[in-house]
Amino acid sequence: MTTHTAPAAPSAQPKEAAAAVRERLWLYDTTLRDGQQTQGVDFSVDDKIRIARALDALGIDFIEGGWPGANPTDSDFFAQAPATRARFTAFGMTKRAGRSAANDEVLAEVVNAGTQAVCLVGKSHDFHVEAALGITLEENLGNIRESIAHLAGLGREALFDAEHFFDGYKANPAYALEALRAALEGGAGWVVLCDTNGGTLPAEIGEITAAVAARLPEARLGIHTHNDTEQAVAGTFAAVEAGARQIQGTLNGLGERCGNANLCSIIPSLVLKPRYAERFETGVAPEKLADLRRLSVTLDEMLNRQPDPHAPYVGAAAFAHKAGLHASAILKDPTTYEHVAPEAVGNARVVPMSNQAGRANLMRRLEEAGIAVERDDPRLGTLLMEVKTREDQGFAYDQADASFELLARRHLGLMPRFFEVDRYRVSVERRFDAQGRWVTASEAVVVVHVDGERMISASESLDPVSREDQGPVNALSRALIKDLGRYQEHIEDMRLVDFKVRIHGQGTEAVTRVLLESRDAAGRHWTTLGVSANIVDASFQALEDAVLAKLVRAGVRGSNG
Ligand SMILES: CC(=O)SCCNC(=O)CCNC(=O)[C@H](O)C(C)(C)COP(=O)(O)OP(=O)(O)OC[C@H]1O[C@@H](n2cnc3c(N)ncnc32)[C@H](O)[C@@H]1OP(=O)(O)O
Ligand SMILES: CC(=O)C(=O)O
Repeated sequence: MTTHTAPAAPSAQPKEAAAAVRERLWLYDTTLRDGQQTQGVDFSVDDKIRIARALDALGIDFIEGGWPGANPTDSDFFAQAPATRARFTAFGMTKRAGRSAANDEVLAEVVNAGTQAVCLVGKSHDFHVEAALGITLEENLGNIRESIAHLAGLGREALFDAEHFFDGYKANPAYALEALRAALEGGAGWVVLCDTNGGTLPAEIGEITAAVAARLPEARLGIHTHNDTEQAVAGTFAAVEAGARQIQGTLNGLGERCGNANLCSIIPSLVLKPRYAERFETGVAPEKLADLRRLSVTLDEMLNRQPDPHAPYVGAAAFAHKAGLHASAILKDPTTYEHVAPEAVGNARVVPMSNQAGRANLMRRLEEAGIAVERDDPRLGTLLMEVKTREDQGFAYDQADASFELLARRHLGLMPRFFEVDRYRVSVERRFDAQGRWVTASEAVVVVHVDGERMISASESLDPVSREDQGPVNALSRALIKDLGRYQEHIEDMRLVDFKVRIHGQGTEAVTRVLLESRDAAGRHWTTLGVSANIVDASFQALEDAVLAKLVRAGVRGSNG
């Protein structure tokens, strides 16, 4: 079996050759500033500290921490900023007209954060100078020049974010270039071309960046794109091809409106793709890249957001091989359907079971579940057929690893006998409680047989502490796991952590598919599913599978040995 081509890592090349050919590309993270401008995102100071440390460990060159003075969180964060190897950067705007840079109170707060680097946003589109600032074009150039000179005079590394640069260049190229010149005259170390509204296409970004690089050969150019045409990453690479040497972006593409260029997509391409790895060196060492998926997921968890499974490189499905043809080839040689090795970014290959699967997927999934079957076992064919038939009825085994394992065990006669459900009942009631509040509450009764003994458990849906209604599925779940006799000790620590409902099919043919995610105290998680025309029944199937999977995976022996 061949393996993925190794990236052109610094250690993989003779030192002299690498130094001679590779140019430095600088990575500038603005998750803590532009990322904070995402609707629904609100970092605490502690969140910011954790993210800054993680970015530093990854090898990011500049960490933009926020706008000191703009809100208490950002001010507190800069006051408690962690020590970083990366250049810690405060963000602000150029001074207002009619006062000196030293007397501008907004700029003073930014400067007083005491960071080594400061990035100021300023206008480079003539329309914005007149419409948004209401000052003359000359006044704006003076504000840029003086603000940057003020920073440089204080010994800070000054960066200039040229807001609306691409739109400005299209409308009035001479003025857009004048804005950059003003920043360079003030002493800017970097001028960053911003596609603030995110509407510039990658080819235009490439052409305009090349034109700027030709007109201002002395300038160190950066690129800052937004994702409003879903091309922020492509625009970033177009700028790099044309001469930009600093990339601004965010983790998971957080950012104003549709987000910024996603560093979780950009960094792996820079490190793993020979086109970039051979030409450029970044601060991210290839071995550090293996932390990327964890960083991406941790950020989502911190923000209570569902990770995007289809995110390139770091998504849970980025290396999922569902189709039978793909899975069959992948098992022979992973490079047949993978552009890079999943481990390079800390991800893992998944070969799910579904109606697109063939024997190769099936073998792989059985292996993962610890079920040994000979490749020519005739039961594999019938199991595959059963999966496909059930998927046609609405089951989705590629999303429910544990239910697939139980189905396979039942089919192969490998399922321990733990308990049998005799019946269950749920009732939902709307009533006044003892305090005279109008509440909804459900009650559930589950009857099971364990080792020949009939056990009846009842539960209600009101949370025992808050007395809030948690719904009929919760009542059912509590009743099912309340007393399973000798199995009880093995299921005490399981919790339902996610519950998803989908309608499969249309009209009278429609059925409800329920997906349940469970976790236990050891941090194991597993997904089960149920399908029925009745949502409660579909939920009960998924609940029963969740308990059975927990017992199977804990290696508990059933009554059949
Ligand atoms: C493209 C970007 O994403 S840049 C980053 C944008 N980020 C943010 O705006 C988040 C943080 N911002 C804030 O907390 C506030 O806007 C503050 C504290 C900076 C300013 O608050 P306020 O003084 O109340 O002003 P307000 O937000 O209403 O309006 C912005 C002001 O800045 C002025 N301004 C905007 N850009 C610039 C600039 N580059 N240079 C100088 N002044 C500017 C505007 O003209 C406006 O002034 P006006 O009210 O006199 O017309
Ligand atoms: C500076 C910035 O965030 C922008 O222009 O989009």
